[in-house]
Amino acid sequence: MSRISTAELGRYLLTGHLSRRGCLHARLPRISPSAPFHRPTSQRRPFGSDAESLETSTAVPRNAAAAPVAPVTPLRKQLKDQAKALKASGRKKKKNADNQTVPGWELTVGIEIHAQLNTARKLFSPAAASFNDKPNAHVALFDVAMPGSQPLFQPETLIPAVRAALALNCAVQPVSRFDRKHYFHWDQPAGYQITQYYHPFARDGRIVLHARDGIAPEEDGGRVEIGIKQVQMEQDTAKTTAQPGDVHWLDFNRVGLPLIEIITLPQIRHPATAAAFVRKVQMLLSAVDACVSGMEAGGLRADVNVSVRRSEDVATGRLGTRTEIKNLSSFKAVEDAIIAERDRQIAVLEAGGVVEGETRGWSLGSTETRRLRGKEGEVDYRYMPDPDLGPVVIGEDLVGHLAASMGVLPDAEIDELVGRYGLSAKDALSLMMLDDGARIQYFYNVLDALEERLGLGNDAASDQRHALLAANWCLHELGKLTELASDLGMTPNGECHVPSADLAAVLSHLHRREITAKVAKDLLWGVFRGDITAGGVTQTIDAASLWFHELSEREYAELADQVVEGEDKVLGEFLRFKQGNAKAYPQGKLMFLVGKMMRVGTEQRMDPASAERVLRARLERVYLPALEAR
Ligand SMILES: Nc1ncnc2c1ncn2[C@@H]1O[C@H](COP(=O)(O)OP(=O)(O)OP(=O)(O)O)[C@@H](O)[C@H]1O
Ligand SMILES: [Mg+2]
Ligand SMILES: [Mg+2]
Repeated sequence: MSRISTAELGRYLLTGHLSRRGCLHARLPRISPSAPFHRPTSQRRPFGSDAESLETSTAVPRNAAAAPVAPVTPLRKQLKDQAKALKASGRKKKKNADNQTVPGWELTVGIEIHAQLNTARKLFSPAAASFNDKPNAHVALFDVAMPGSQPLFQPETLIPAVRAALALNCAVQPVSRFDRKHYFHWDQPAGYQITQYYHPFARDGRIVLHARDGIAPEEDGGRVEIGIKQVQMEQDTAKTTAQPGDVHWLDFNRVGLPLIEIITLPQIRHPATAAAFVRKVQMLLSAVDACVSGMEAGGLRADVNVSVRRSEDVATGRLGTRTEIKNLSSFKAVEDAIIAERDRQIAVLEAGGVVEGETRGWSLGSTETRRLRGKEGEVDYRYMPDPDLGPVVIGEDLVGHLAASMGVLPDAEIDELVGRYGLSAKDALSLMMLDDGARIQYFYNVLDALEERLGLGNDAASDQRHALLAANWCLHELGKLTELASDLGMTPNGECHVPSADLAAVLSHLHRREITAKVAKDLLWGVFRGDITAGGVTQTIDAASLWFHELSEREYAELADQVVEGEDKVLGEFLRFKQGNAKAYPQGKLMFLVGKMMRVGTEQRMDPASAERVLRARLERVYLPALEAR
């Protein structure tokens, strides 16, 4: 426990006030930037420039300071490695898409999602909510349950909370209250968590999921509605990092951060729909800027409650006993853990056993859930109203203002991307999900810069080709970079190692057919690797003579004539199709001839699409009639 000066404590006890509202500033060993304490930069403004720091010492075990810090493997890499290991082991898992139901049984799932609110301060202290500072730098007296310290509700935390509730179609409650939920763990200094349970600030919401959101299509049809029982505000716990030798490092920067817990009704019937639900909640929270980051960066965690019952028991309306799998940190983990737990419960019941109410765990890559402890109930938690906190009163004016100033919600955005720019719903969704929502912002930045370069006005929507081009590159070509180099360095406002202006420069030349796609890809790599300085795309094309001087139609035709010579057998296949003797157009043979043209001609002056067009026309008009006439 941190030491606090007796003068400070004495002042508090005598006057009832903390003269220094600043934070405890603990001296800890220097942590390398790759240490797990460091979280991604958030958009938050720094708080507390005026806050004075209280110097204290923190008892950190000596061996902890000396212990090497385990390198952190990004979640995406962990998932990839896990898939590779499974492939290498030769074990084939049943595809999730084919494993949504079990004949004779019905699955029920209810989900609790914990999301970190996007605020500058903690829920009950003015300490900064910050993720990228050194550990234990933002800890107020109350956060570590210093005797005599009291909660000071920070009203600004209501802004993202109410926005979230509105995005989830909830009724915001004019009066809500805080309760204490007791349990002992080292990451919670007070021995209880302040939460809302009996009187949450929002109730009775719902989310509509469509087929495009990835619900189990055969079972749930095109649309399913999931009810939200309530949304409550509560405190986060301290962050524990395990070190070798049974040592744990604690970072109290996270303790007391405001969370919302979103609790659904037990209305989800399929594993894929559960994952789609969590994905949609993440998108909604990000769209209204309520949440710090998504699952990948640890800003959102899901607990799934799973039960099964026999199909013949459905009519009784009674649900099976639930077990709860805590702390899932990817959409895939949500789906996989539900499938594993459903199958475990069915096996128990089929063997004549009973399902026990339990809290279970799930680790990445596993195929079964494991028991952690018996499920706590309301009695175990000894819920009681927090006597130090008055009711929270939320005025209609605040709700009205936040409702009126909410941004575009995901469904409307997908419709816009599909309708206005011609993206497929799948690509639109991928763009919106990647990089915790920053990739779509990057796309808009690229599109703005591209339209400016191409001189397109507001009617740019009438021609969608440039937007589709930008979307494809922001999704697929940028995606290829991440396969080879792990990090794009994407910031929340949509900038990365490939500045949007530079990608727009590459794409404007490609759109105008001034460079080939191959040159464009090389340029993208050049910018990414830093070989091309910012703003230097066009000069590089000049300097390296990369401009595209395309062959004329006549030159393409001459090349085509050259490559079909001696290819009568191939031409015969086209003739068979023309005469109705083959079902499918021999596209493979066409591409074979195009490939030959590309090899024979000067690659820098050729566009495969033009080569294909001219070749196809000459087949119709020249080669096939000649073959027929023979
Ligand atoms: N029989 C059931 N089968 C599946 N899900 C259920 C069942 N009964 C309740 N649930 C779901 O379990 C969740 C219960 O969450 P809630 O936060 O109310 O309680 P808790 O899990 O005891 O609390 P906590 O985990 O926060 O300590 C809800 O999402 C609810 O829909
Ligand atoms: Mg709960
Ligand atoms: Mg729970």
